[in-house]
Amino acid sequence: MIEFQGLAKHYGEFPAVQPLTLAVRRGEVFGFLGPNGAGKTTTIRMMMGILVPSAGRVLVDGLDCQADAAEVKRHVGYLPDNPIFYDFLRGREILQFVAEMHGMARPAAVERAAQLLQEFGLQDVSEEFAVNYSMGMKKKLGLACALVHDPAVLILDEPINGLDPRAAREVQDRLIASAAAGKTIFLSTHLLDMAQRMCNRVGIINHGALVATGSLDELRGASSDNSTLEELFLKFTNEDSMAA
Ligand SMILES: Nc1ncnc2c1ncn2[C@@H]1O[C@H](COP(=O)(O)OP(=O)(O)OP(=O)(O)O)[C@@H](O)[C@H]1O
Repeated sequence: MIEFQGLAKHYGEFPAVQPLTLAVRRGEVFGFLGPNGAGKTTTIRMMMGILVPSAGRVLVDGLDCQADAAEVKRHVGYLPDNPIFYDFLRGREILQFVAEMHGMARPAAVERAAQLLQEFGLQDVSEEFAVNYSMGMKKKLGLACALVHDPAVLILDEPINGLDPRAAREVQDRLIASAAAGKTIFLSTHLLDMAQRMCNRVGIINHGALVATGSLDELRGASSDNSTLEELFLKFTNEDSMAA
């Protein structure tokens, strides 16, 4: 469960995220959508305690993402928009390192790393330096790192971007299955087909403000049309983007 309570961020006078109030339920895949520069990454960085909010707060499982940042990390798996790895560690070593950072003993960490390498199809490159991985491989390794400690909540910044179609579908299926098993997933993306397929609800943010929230049917509103998420996104972000 994630609760945003008037969460806001200003860079100087610039309102990057305007007071955001929203609840994401357990077992839900929630898509956080918005044009470039809308405030998605800023919001996610506040959720991870990387940025200090200008106002409000965000809670994960009742824990304040600022005040209880260390404890929050036990509950959360995080995939940054551009995962960066130590250039002197191999893929397998990175996973083991992250597992041990989460308190696993060495044998359990070795086993968990092997399991995730297999699951993400990275066994053949497990002994390569991760810094040399392709973008898609880095994304898969980053996802594996996010999942290492089997967290209750996943916060994923562009989890599918850069993956080939088969890998993209496999990751989507895995995330859908995780949510069905009770995990809460909050993801940002520009891939609206993917969001339409896998998200129970979405929130659309534009110029830092949440302009729409709901399921696809709720966003379609009273009109009984069959608008796609892409069409709704363009509608909800139209005026402002024209003015920008
Ligand atoms: N450190 C910073 N200082 C000043 N402005 C910033 C800073 N970081 C982000 N911004 C601005 O805040 C706004 C929101 O940026 P953010 O990265 O959150 O957008 P985003 O929705 O993740 O965009 P994208 O889809 O392009 O990744 C943008 O206008 C950006 O230029």
